[in-house]
Order: sequence, then C-alpha cells, then structure tokens
Amino acid sequence: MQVTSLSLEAFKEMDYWAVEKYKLSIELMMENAGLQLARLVAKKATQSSVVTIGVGNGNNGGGGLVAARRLAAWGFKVYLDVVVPITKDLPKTQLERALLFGAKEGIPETTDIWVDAYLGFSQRLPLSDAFAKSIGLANASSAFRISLDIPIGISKNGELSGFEADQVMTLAAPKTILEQLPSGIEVFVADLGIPKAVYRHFNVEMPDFSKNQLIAL
Ligand SMILES: NC(=O)C1=CN([C@@H]2O[C@H](COP(=O)(O)OP(=O)(O)OC[C@H]3O[C@@H](n4cnc5c(N)ncnc54)[C@H](OP(=O)(O)O)[C@@H]3O)[C@@H](O)[C@H]2O)[C@@H](O)CC1
Ligand SMILES: [K+]
Repeated sequence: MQVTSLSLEAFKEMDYWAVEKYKLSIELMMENAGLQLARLVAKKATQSSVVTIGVGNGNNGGGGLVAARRLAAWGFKVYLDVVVPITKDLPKTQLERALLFGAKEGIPETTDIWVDAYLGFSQRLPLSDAFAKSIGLANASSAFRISLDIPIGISKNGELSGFEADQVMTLAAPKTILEQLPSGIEVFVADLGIPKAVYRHFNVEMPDFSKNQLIAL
C-alpha cells in the first residue's frame, strides 16, 4: 500500500537515493526549495514588506538563503538573522550570494514576514540558547511566520514548542511529524525535482507536481 507521508528517517533515505542514483545534487534541490519558498513569501508580501530569514549552519539555512537571494533579486527588503557562524561550504556560498544580491545581516526593528530556515530535519532538541533567543523574538513579533521543511523546535510527536509558524513549506513529500500540528497552520509541499521512480521505490505517493510545484495540503 502506498503511503502519503513519510517519517523523517524515510525521507532522508529517499533523498540519499535521489542524490546517489540520479546525481541530483543537494545544491540543485536546494535551488528548487529556495525558489518555491521565495514564491510563498512573495505571495504574502507587498513590495514594501520587510522579510527576515533566520538561518543556521546547514542545508535548511542554505534553502533559506536561496530564497533570500531570489526575494532580493525581485526587489524585496530582506534581512538575515544569522544565528551561528556559517562555516559549511554550501550554506557559506549561499550566504555570500544572498549578500551580493542585497540581503542585509541583522534583525530589523519590524518584520512583516519571518522565515524559519534556522534548522530542518537534522535538528536536535533542546536547542541552543542562540536559536531559542531568535525564536523568542520571532514569536513575540507581529510578523507572519513561515517555516521551511519543518519548524525549528518541533518535538518528535509534532508538538510545536519552538517557532510558531503560520505556514510550513515542506519539501518533496508530506512528513508524518507535521500531521500533529495545530489545524490552523497551513502546510504546503514543494517540488525538489525528485523523479517519480524514487517515490515509487519508497512506496510513497508523489504529489502531483506536474501542474503546480507548490501545493497546499
Ligand atoms: N534533498 C535535501 O536533502 C535537501 C535538503 N534541504 C534542507 O536541508 C535540511 C536538512 O539539512 P541538514 O541536514 O544540513 O541540517 P539542518 O537541519 O539544516 O541542521 C543544520 C545543523 O545544525 C546543527 N544543529 C542541530 N541541532 C542543533 C541544536 N539543537 N543547536 C545548535 N545546532 C544544532 C547540526 O550541526 P552539528 O552540530 O551536528 O554540526 C546540524 O547538522 C532539510 O530540512 C531541508 O530543509 C534543502 O536545502 C534542499 C535539499
Ligand atoms: K525550519
């Protein structure tokens, strides 16, 4: 029987398969993730909106930085809340690109849309104080809040004690951990470009990305 959502462990395996068997690099998939995230932010934004994108030192942060670059390229005001030093190669390159495109480091006085690309599926709880501080500021602000892939601070059974997202844009396939989120939170799934054969191999239903690469669940 096909399943419609995946555990984080199963998703990591699926992802590994796409990289190994189809030479789909993380950078390519990150580009797809970041573009869809930028589209979701832009739908909510006006040209005067201030967007803050929070990033950590991993591929979740990397996806957020691609979104930052795309949004800056479209003319939006983008700030980056860089919580920890960005030392890993790919996120570091994405940070350089986003800054060259006009994103600014720091948290502005007011934010209209706050994006959580702090940490994704490799997050361990409890979070360090630096992440907890940023989450506190985001939750206390009046910003509309969007999480990339899974919210930072979500527990294994889906309790949301971290970033209080209004929307979550998850990648490639729905994740079971997101099924426990409060019903008011809108969840979207975005296409990473993983082929149907990989979904078939893992017995998971592929969302119909043929018409739309950003689908509301
Ligand atoms: N197809 C794909 O795979 C694609 C994946 N993409 C995205 O990648 C995401 C997964 O990325 P990821 O594995 O790099 O890890 P991520 O969740 O960003 O964490 C980063 C690092 O943070 C650290 N850390 C953990 N817990 C911590 C804590 N409590 N306090 C402090 N630090 C902590 C830990 O580093 P360590 O401490 O182990 O050195 C960890 O490695 C995924 O959710 C999706 O959004 C897309 O970009 C496109 C394609
Ligand atoms: K996140």
